[in-house]
Amino acid sequence: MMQVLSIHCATTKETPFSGKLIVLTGPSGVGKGTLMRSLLQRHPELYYSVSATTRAPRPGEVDGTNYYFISRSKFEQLLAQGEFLESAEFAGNYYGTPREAVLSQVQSGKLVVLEIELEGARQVRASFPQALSIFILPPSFEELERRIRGRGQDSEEAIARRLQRAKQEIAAADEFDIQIVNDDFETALNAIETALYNRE
Ligand SMILES: Nc1ncnc2c1ncn2[C@@H]1O[C@H](COP(=O)(O)OP(=O)(O)OP(=O)(O)O)[C@@H](O)[C@H]1O
Ligand SMILES: Nc1nc2c(ncn2[C@@H]2O[C@H](COP(=O)(O)O)[C@@H](O)[C@H]2O)c(=O)[nH]1
Repeated sequence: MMQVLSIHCATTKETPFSGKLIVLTGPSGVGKGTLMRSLLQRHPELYYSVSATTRAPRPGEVDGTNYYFISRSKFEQLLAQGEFLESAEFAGNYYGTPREAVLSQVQSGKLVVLEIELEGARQVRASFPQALSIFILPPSFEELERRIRGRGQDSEEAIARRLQRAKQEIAAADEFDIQIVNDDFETALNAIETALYNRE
């Protein structure tokens, strides 16, 4: 039995539809992407929204799979055309959720998951109050730093920006419906599953 309420969009901007939207947020490096990948393996019925970003691809990242990697001018053009459901600047780059893909998937009855940072998550909550929002917390700030460094994919400057931002993000955890600490990975993954599917 799903816990997530159907969305009957009441905002003036959006077309009315029914469906289910999940927002997974939390500081950079907390493990959202890793949790998301495991969740998708266990639940291929979920629709993962691929975001657009102006960030350069990391080694191994594939355009159209991890992100749509686009230029700043293209991003600004799409933003001006209203093509993003939400968007934010994060650590010097733009990120945005493609509107049409998400709305059509929700409309067709899919459970759609967005993995996004705080400002975008707030925008989605404002537009879709019935979305289920999950905030992933690290067991400690020191462990968060270890994970970002251990990933080995960000410059010192990018790490510093992300850690600075993480403090603001963690302070906002209570704004969201559910808080899950990603200490033991399996425990955190099971907690997300429980939130989505109300399993014992
Ligand atoms: N429970 C865990 N215990 C230890 N390490 C973990 C755990 N969960 C994730 N990690 C590791 O932490 C690092 C960061 O994880 P990940 O890239 O998924 O974070 P993220 O929140 O998606 O970051 P970003 O928002 O910047 O994309 C990875 O190396 C991942 O393997
Ligand atoms: N507001 C949005 N945030 C997004 C989106 N896609 C990803 N993100 C978040 O950005 C940071 C940095 O990601 P990284 O891949 O550069 O490490 C992280 O918190 C992501 O969750 C989006 O479409 N909108």
